[in-house]
Amino acid sequence: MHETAERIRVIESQVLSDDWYLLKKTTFDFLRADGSWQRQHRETYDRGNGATLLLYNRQQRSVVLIRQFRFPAFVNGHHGMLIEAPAGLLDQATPEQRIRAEVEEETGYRLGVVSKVFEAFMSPGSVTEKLFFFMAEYDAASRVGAGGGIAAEGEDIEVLELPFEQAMAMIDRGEIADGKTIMLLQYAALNVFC
Ligand SMILES: Nc1nc2c(ncn2[C@@H]2O[C@H](COP(=O)(O)OP(=O)(O)O[C@H]3O[C@H](CO)[C@@H](O)[C@H](O)[C@@H]3O)[C@@H](O)[C@H]2O)c(=O)[nH]1
Ligand SMILES: [Mg+2]
Repeated sequence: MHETAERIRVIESQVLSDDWYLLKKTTFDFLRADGSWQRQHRETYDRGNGATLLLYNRQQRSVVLIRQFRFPAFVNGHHGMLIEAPAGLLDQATPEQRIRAEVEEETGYRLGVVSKVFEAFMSPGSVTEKLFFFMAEYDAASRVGAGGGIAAEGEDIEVLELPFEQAMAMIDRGEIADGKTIMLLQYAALNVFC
Protein backbone atom coordinates (compact mmCIF):
# COMPACT_ATOMS: atom_id res chain seq x y z
CA MET A 1 0.00 0.00 0.00
CA HIS A 2 1.20 3.55 -0.83
CA GLU A 3 1.93 6.24 1.75
CA THR A 4 -1.24 8.30 2.20
CA ALA A 5 0.42 11.43 0.77
CA GLU A 6 1.03 9.54 -2.48
CA ARG A 7 -2.67 8.67 -2.67
CA ILE A 8 -3.87 12.29 -2.53
CA ARG A 9 -3.58 14.91 -5.30
CA VAL A 10 -5.10 18.22 -4.28
CA ILE A 11 -6.74 19.94 -7.23
CA GLU A 12 -8.03 23.11 -5.58
CA SER A 13 -8.98 24.57 -2.23
CA GLN A 14 -11.58 27.26 -1.70
CA VAL A 15 -12.16 29.28 1.47
CA LEU A 16 -15.92 29.20 2.18
CA SER A 17 -15.71 31.18 5.42
CA ASP A 18 -12.88 32.83 7.29
CA ASP A 19 -14.46 34.49 10.27
CA TRP A 20 -13.90 33.18 13.81
CA TYR A 21 -12.58 29.89 12.40
CA LEU A 22 -11.71 28.70 8.88
CA LEU A 23 -13.97 26.61 6.66
CA LYS A 24 -12.53 25.33 3.36
CA LYS A 25 -13.79 23.16 0.53
CA THR A 26 -11.08 21.11 -1.16
CA THR A 27 -11.25 19.10 -4.35
CA PHE A 28 -8.77 16.24 -4.56
CA ASP A 29 -8.16 12.95 -6.31
CA PHE A 30 -7.90 9.89 -4.09
CA LEU A 31 -6.15 6.65 -5.09
CA ARG A 32 -8.53 3.90 -4.06
CA ALA A 33 -7.41 0.51 -2.81
CA ASP A 34 -8.23 -1.01 -6.23
CA GLY A 35 -5.77 1.37 -7.97
CA SER A 36 -8.33 3.72 -9.52
CA TRP A 37 -8.34 7.51 -8.94
CA GLN A 38 -11.56 9.07 -7.68
CA ARG A 39 -12.36 12.81 -7.48
CA GLN A 40 -13.74 13.90 -4.13
CA HIS A 41 -14.78 17.16 -2.44
CA ARG A 42 -14.47 17.64 1.31
CA GLU A 43 -15.13 20.55 3.63
CA THR A 44 -12.76 21.01 6.57
CA TYR A 45 -13.43 23.18 9.62
CA ASP A 46 -10.13 24.39 11.06
CA ARG A 47 -10.00 25.76 14.60
CA GLY A 48 -6.41 24.69 15.29
CA ASN A 49 -5.58 22.09 17.92
CA GLY A 50 -6.67 21.97 21.54
CA ALA A 51 -5.92 20.53 24.96
CA THR A 52 -8.02 19.22 27.82
CA LEU A 53 -7.28 17.95 31.34
CA LEU A 54 -8.96 16.04 34.16
CA LEU A 55 -8.22 17.32 37.65
CA TYR A 56 -8.51 14.45 40.15
CA ASN A 57 -7.82 13.80 43.81
CA ARG A 58 -6.98 10.13 44.31
CA GLN A 59 -7.39 10.10 48.08
CA GLN A 60 -10.72 11.95 48.14
CA ARG A 61 -11.89 10.07 45.00
CA SER A 62 -13.05 13.35 43.46
CA VAL A 63 -12.73 15.29 40.22
CA VAL A 64 -13.13 18.92 39.19
CA LEU A 65 -15.25 19.71 36.13
CA ILE A 66 -16.77 22.89 34.72
CA ARG A 67 -20.24 23.81 33.50
CA GLN A 68 -20.76 26.32 30.71
CA PHE A 69 -23.25 27.22 28.00
CA ARG A 70 -22.48 25.72 24.58
CA PHE A 71 -24.52 27.27 21.79
CA PRO A 72 -23.80 24.52 19.18
CA ALA A 73 -25.18 21.91 21.62
CA PHE A 74 -28.18 24.17 22.30
CA VAL A 75 -29.10 24.40 18.60
CA ASN A 76 -28.93 20.60 18.47
CA GLY A 77 -31.67 20.12 21.05
CA HIS A 78 -29.63 20.10 24.28
CA HIS A 79 -30.41 22.65 27.00
CA GLY A 80 -26.88 23.84 26.37
CA MET A 81 -25.31 23.75 29.84
CA LEU A 82 -22.53 21.23 29.27
CA ILE A 83 -20.47 19.66 32.04
CA GLU A 84 -16.92 19.33 30.72
CA ALA A 85 -13.29 18.92 31.58
CA PRO A 86 -11.55 22.28 31.16
CA ALA A 87 -10.22 22.73 27.63
CA GLY A 88 -8.95 25.34 25.27
CA LEU A 89 -7.45 25.99 21.91
CA LEU A 90 -3.65 26.04 21.72
CA ASP A 91 -3.16 29.28 19.81
CA GLN A 92 0.62 29.37 19.45
CA ALA A 93 1.48 27.57 22.74
CA THR A 94 2.50 23.95 23.34
CA PRO A 95 -0.31 21.68 24.60
CA GLU A 96 1.16 21.54 28.13
CA GLN A 97 1.73 25.31 28.36
CA ARG A 98 -1.76 26.00 27.10
CA ILE A 99 -3.54 23.53 29.36
CA ARG A 100 -1.81 24.92 32.46
CA ALA A 101 -3.00 28.43 31.65
CA GLU A 102 -6.45 27.29 30.56
CA VAL A 103 -7.13 25.18 33.68
CA GLU A 104 -6.14 28.04 35.96
CA GLU A 105 -8.27 30.51 34.00
CA GLU A 106 -11.33 28.26 33.92
CA THR A 107 -11.14 26.49 37.32
CA GLY A 108 -8.78 28.54 39.51
CA TYR A 109 -6.53 25.50 40.15
CA ARG A 110 -2.76 25.84 39.59
CA LEU A 111 -1.30 22.60 38.28
CA GLY A 112 1.72 20.73 39.62
CA VAL A 113 2.74 17.60 37.70
CA VAL A 114 0.81 17.12 34.48
CA SER A 115 0.71 13.80 32.57
CA LYS A 116 -0.22 13.50 28.94
CA VAL A 117 -2.38 10.43 28.37
CA PHE A 118 -3.33 10.45 24.67
CA GLU A 119 -4.09 12.51 21.57
CA ALA A 120 -7.28 12.14 19.54
CA PHE A 121 -9.16 13.53 16.58
CA MET A 122 -12.66 14.16 17.89
CA SER A 123 -14.57 14.63 14.60
CA PRO A 124 -12.12 13.51 11.91
CA GLY A 125 -14.66 13.58 9.07
CA SER A 126 -15.11 17.34 9.28
CA VAL A 127 -13.00 19.06 11.96
CA THR A 128 -9.19 19.21 11.62
CA GLU A 129 -8.60 19.65 15.36
CA LYS A 130 -6.45 17.19 17.29
CA LEU A 131 -7.04 17.24 21.03
CA PHE A 132 -4.24 16.56 23.56
CA PHE A 133 -5.50 14.87 26.76
CA PHE A 134 -3.89 15.36 30.17
CA MET A 135 -4.41 14.33 33.81
CA ALA A 136 -3.26 16.16 36.95
CA GLU A 137 -3.79 15.72 40.69
CA TYR A 138 -5.21 18.61 42.67
CA ASP A 139 -5.84 19.39 46.32
CA ALA A 140 -7.47 22.27 48.19
CA ALA A 141 -4.12 24.11 48.40
CA SER A 142 -3.78 24.17 44.61
CA ARG A 143 -6.82 26.44 44.24
CA VAL A 144 -5.36 29.91 43.75
CA GLY A 145 -8.38 31.69 42.27
CA ALA A 146 -12.09 31.43 41.56
CA GLY A 147 -11.78 30.43 37.89
CA GLY A 148 -14.77 31.24 35.74
CA GLY A 149 -13.05 32.04 32.46
CA ILE A 150 -12.84 35.41 30.73
CA ALA A 151 -16.12 37.34 31.01
CA ALA A 152 -15.16 39.71 28.17
CA GLU A 153 -14.98 36.69 25.83
CA GLY A 154 -18.45 35.58 26.94
CA GLU A 155 -17.25 32.85 29.29
CA ASP A 156 -19.39 32.30 32.40
CA ILE A 157 -17.97 29.10 33.85
CA GLU A 158 -19.13 27.31 37.00
CA VAL A 159 -16.59 25.07 38.77
CA LEU A 160 -17.89 21.71 40.09
CA GLU A 161 -16.04 19.41 42.48
CA LEU A 162 -17.71 15.99 42.36
CA PRO A 163 -17.17 12.55 43.86
CA PHE A 164 -15.73 10.40 41.06
CA GLU A 165 -18.55 7.81 41.37
CA GLN A 166 -21.12 10.58 40.98
CA ALA A 167 -19.43 11.82 37.80
CA MET A 168 -19.48 8.27 36.37
CA ALA A 169 -23.19 7.92 37.24
CA MET A 170 -23.84 11.24 35.48
CA ILE A 171 -22.46 9.73 32.25
CA ASP A 172 -24.95 6.85 32.58
CA ARG A 173 -27.83 9.28 33.15
CA GLY A 174 -26.84 11.48 30.19
CA GLU A 175 -26.00 14.42 32.45
CA ILE A 176 -22.40 14.38 31.24
CA ALA A 177 -22.61 14.34 27.45
CA ASP A 178 -19.30 15.76 26.25
CA GLY A 179 -16.94 13.38 24.44
CA LYS A 180 -13.59 14.56 25.83
CA THR A 181 -14.98 14.52 29.38
CA ILE A 182 -16.34 10.98 29.07
CA MET A 183 -12.98 9.83 27.65
CA LEU A 184 -11.04 11.33 30.56
CA LEU A 185 -13.42 9.96 33.21
CA GLN A 186 -13.19 6.50 31.67
CA TYR A 187 -9.40 6.82 31.58
CA ALA A 188 -9.54 7.67 35.29
CA ALA A 189 -11.78 4.65 35.98
CA LEU A 190 -9.25 2.35 34.27
CA ASN A 191 -6.05 3.92 35.56
CA VAL A 192 -6.61 5.99 38.72
CA PHE A 193 -9.71 4.93 40.64
CA CYS A 194 -9.44 1.19 39.94
N1 LIG B 1 -16.87 35.80 19.04
C1 LIG B 1 -16.81 34.47 18.99
N2 LIG B 1 -16.23 33.82 20.01
C2 LIG B 1 -16.16 32.48 19.93
C3 LIG B 1 -16.66 31.75 18.84
N3 LIG B 1 -16.45 30.44 19.07
C4 LIG B 1 -15.80 30.36 20.26
N4 LIG B 1 -15.64 31.60 20.78
C5 LIG B 1 -14.98 31.95 22.03
O1 LIG B 1 -13.64 31.55 21.93
C6 LIG B 1 -13.15 31.19 23.21
C7 LIG B 1 -12.52 29.81 23.12
O2 LIG B 1 -12.24 29.36 24.39
P1 LIG B 1 -11.31 28.11 24.67
O3 LIG B 1 -11.43 27.84 26.13
O4 LIG B 1 -9.96 28.31 24.05
O5 LIG B 1 -11.96 26.96 23.84
P2 LIG B 1 -13.28 26.19 24.24
O6 LIG B 1 -14.44 26.86 23.59
O7 LIG B 1 -13.35 25.86 25.68
O8 LIG B 1 -13.09 24.79 23.60
C8 LIG B 1 -12.71 24.61 22.32
O9 LIG B 1 -11.63 23.80 22.40
C9 LIG B 1 -11.87 22.53 22.92
C10 LIG B 1 -10.58 21.83 22.99
O10 LIG B 1 -9.90 21.97 21.82
C11 LIG B 1 -12.88 21.81 22.05
O11 LIG B 1 -13.15 20.56 22.58
C12 LIG B 1 -14.15 22.61 21.95
O12 LIG B 1 -15.02 22.02 21.02
C13 LIG B 1 -13.85 24.02 21.54
O13 LIG B 1 -13.50 24.09 20.18
C14 LIG B 1 -14.32 31.22 24.16
O14 LIG B 1 -14.27 32.42 24.86
C15 LIG B 1 -15.52 31.18 23.21
O15 LIG B 1 -16.64 31.78 23.76
C16 LIG B 1 -17.30 32.47 17.77
O16 LIG B 1 -17.76 31.90 16.80
N5 LIG B 1 -17.32 33.83 17.91
MG1 LIG C 1 -12.48 26.43 27.32
